[in-house]
Amino acid sequence: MSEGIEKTFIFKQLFDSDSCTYTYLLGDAGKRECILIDPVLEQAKRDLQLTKDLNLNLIYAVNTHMHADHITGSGYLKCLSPGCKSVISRNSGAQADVYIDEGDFIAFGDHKLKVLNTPGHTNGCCSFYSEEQGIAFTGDALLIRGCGRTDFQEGDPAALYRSVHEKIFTLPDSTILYPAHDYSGQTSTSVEEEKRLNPRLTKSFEEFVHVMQNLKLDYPRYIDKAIPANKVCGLFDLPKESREEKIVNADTDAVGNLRCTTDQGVATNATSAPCVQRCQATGNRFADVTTVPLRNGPVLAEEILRNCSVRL
Ligand SMILES: N[C@@H](CCC(=O)N[C@@H](CSS)C(=O)NCC(=O)O)C(=O)O
Repeated sequence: MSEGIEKTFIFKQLFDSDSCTYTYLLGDAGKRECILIDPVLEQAKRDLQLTKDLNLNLIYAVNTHMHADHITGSGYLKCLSPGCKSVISRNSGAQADVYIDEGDFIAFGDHKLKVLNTPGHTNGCCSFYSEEQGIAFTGDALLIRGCGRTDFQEGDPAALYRSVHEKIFTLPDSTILYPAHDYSGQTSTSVEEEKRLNPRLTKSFEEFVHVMQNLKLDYPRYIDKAIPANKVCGLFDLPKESREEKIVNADTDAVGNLRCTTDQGVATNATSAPCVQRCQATGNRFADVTTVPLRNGPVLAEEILRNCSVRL
């Protein structure tokens, strides 16, 4: 790795104290691109402001999995920062702009993360590894001296044991691990530490399964609203200001697709999947508009201008 590339790597660890979630901002100072891993809805504005302070363009809001304890910030970030795409594992069953799977790379500028499928807490759990930096983001698969629970959302202790032992513990011992949560104030660990000290993952396979089947934890407080919202990567139940966008202009492009500009300066194409999905999620009549033949474009645009406020 050249010294130049090393120096362009930006890394910030952010925290949401309500859900004890870590969000990670990774960026390339040269190419000015960045990603957020596991953004939280309530912190989306904070996180986006940090990308702006650092003069970075947010290209991806990446989810390690479909969370059950908080709503992802990826939907709101897409509204606040057009151009940002939501990312989640194909195995998660959630909707997103970009689906990832084992061996894929998430690239930002000259940097990249390798996707490792690490199911067990949920089917779609992924970890992300940067060989260049010697770091990995383990989501809820491996926590510091702990691991994700396996008692709901297709949780499977046997799968989790294999994921940790075969995908995470086979990374170099020096790899620094960053989890999606910590409940005791710690910030990172390493492969070497967890192989030696993790009270659950140092057990035999059989003991681990037994421990995980008898944790008897309370369900997360926000599970009932978090899972439905995260199935669409946070594209509903958004904060009020993001739902009050009004169309101020609408026209058609060369092939007849409807384009709308809203009072927040957001250009949306009514034929794009996220827009249709947002509209369908809110039951807005604008949901009916999927394609607009060119000859009908101006008429329909006028009607939309008269009648519609897109409720994102
Ligand atoms: N008290 C929190 C939820 C805590 C919790 O269940 N954390 C999950 C990860 S988020 S689904 C977990 O896997 N914990 C592992 C453990 O051993 O505690 C709330 O109410 O939100």
